[in-house]
Amino acid sequence: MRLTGGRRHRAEDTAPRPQTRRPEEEEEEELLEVQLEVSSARPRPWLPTRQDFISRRAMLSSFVRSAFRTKPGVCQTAVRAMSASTSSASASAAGPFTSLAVSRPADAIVHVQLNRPEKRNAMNRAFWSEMVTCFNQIAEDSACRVVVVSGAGKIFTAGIDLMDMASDVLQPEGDDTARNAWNMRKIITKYQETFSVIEKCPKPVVVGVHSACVGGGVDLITACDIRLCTQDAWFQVKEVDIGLAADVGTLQRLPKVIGSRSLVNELALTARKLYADEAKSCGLVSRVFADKEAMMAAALEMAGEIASRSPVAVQGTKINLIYSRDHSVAEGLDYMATWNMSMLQTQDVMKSAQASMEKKSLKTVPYSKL
Ligand SMILES: CCC/C=C/C=C/C(=O)SCCNC(=O)CCNC(=O)[C@H](O)C(C)(C)COP(=O)(O)OP(=O)(O)OC[C@H]1O[C@@H](n2cnc3c(N)ncnc32)[C@H](O)[C@@H]1OP(=O)(O)O
Repeated sequence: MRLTGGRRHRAEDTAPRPQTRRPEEEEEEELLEVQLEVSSARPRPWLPTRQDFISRRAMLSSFVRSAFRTKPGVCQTAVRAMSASTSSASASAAGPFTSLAVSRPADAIVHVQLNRPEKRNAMNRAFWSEMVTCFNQIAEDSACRVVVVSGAGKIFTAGIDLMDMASDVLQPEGDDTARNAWNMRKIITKYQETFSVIEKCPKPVVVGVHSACVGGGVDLITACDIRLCTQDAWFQVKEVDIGLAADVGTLQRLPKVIGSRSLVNELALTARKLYADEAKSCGLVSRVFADKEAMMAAALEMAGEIASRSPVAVQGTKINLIYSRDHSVAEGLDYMATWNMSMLQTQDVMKSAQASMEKKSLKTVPYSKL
């Protein structure tokens, strides 16, 4: 009984066999043979059927004071630092990353660490552009199949860097209101891209949150595919506390992540902290761990599992899940059919099915880079 690979096999039945065959041809043939054996032993239908505003110090000071209102000492430091930053030029993000530490803890896995622990991984100018560079590189890196994101030091992130960023965000350039607004729009759009790149990256992104995840941190994690946290984690949609409506993803993605619209509204309108247990019960995270070490071990293990699967299957799954989130079921199915009309033709299906039937670990399957 022939369930798969029929067309090519029939052609091989009738065409004269070449004297010398390429290694790929031999491999394909072996796969077909195994499939045929499998197919005749027992039918398996699943087998291969897959930002004027006022540019004055008072305004900026008030902005920072609001953010740090429970920490007067920090507030003074912030105002001083911000006064200095209003006259400084934008830092270039070119060259090695200064806000991120990127490593390869295992084959096919890239670990992106928010790496300004002394500033609680606050998202400074470098961060906003380095993330884009970093994830665009990852998207193009065929040796990377999955990404793990975490924060170095005491907390995951304190959100936007209030000292480094306010001058950029609150002072768009322009000769009049229209031009200011026009440029503000461009700035906001640019910052939105910092997290949208995570979603646009076809490689799945697993994020591990320990301790605090504030403001921009929530924007970041809602663009990730899998969220884990520690028992001491807390999440805060902090933007209303500093006088703005969250504008780089939280208000758009959080309602798609957690089921209760009422809870989303509550969190975004009150800026109350959401602790680990509630984050789990509402679906913001899928798993909670005793500490960061356990969480990171699990994140890497999970990443290893994902990396061992066919990159064609894994990346197609991410892309179609995101498409489906944003479209009707009918549109999603239509997109899926168009997607798989080509992707089902991958040799990975045969390889995976063979490994499955032989009860071999997928880690042993030599999938080609994608
Ligand atoms: C167009 C872009 C749109 C993006 C919008 C994003 C909006 C947001 O992210 S809103 C949220 C802004 N963040 C905050 O309001 C958090 C402020 N920070 C804190 O509340 C505390 O620092 C925190 C609870 C996170 C941690 O407390 P901890 O006691 O552990 O640390 P601190 O002693 O407070 O801070 C240590 C040093 O880090 C600096 N720092 C902390 N947060 C920020 C920050 N958000 N921006 C800049 N710097 C920050 C703090 O000043 C200390 O530095 P130093 O005095 O030099 O030691």
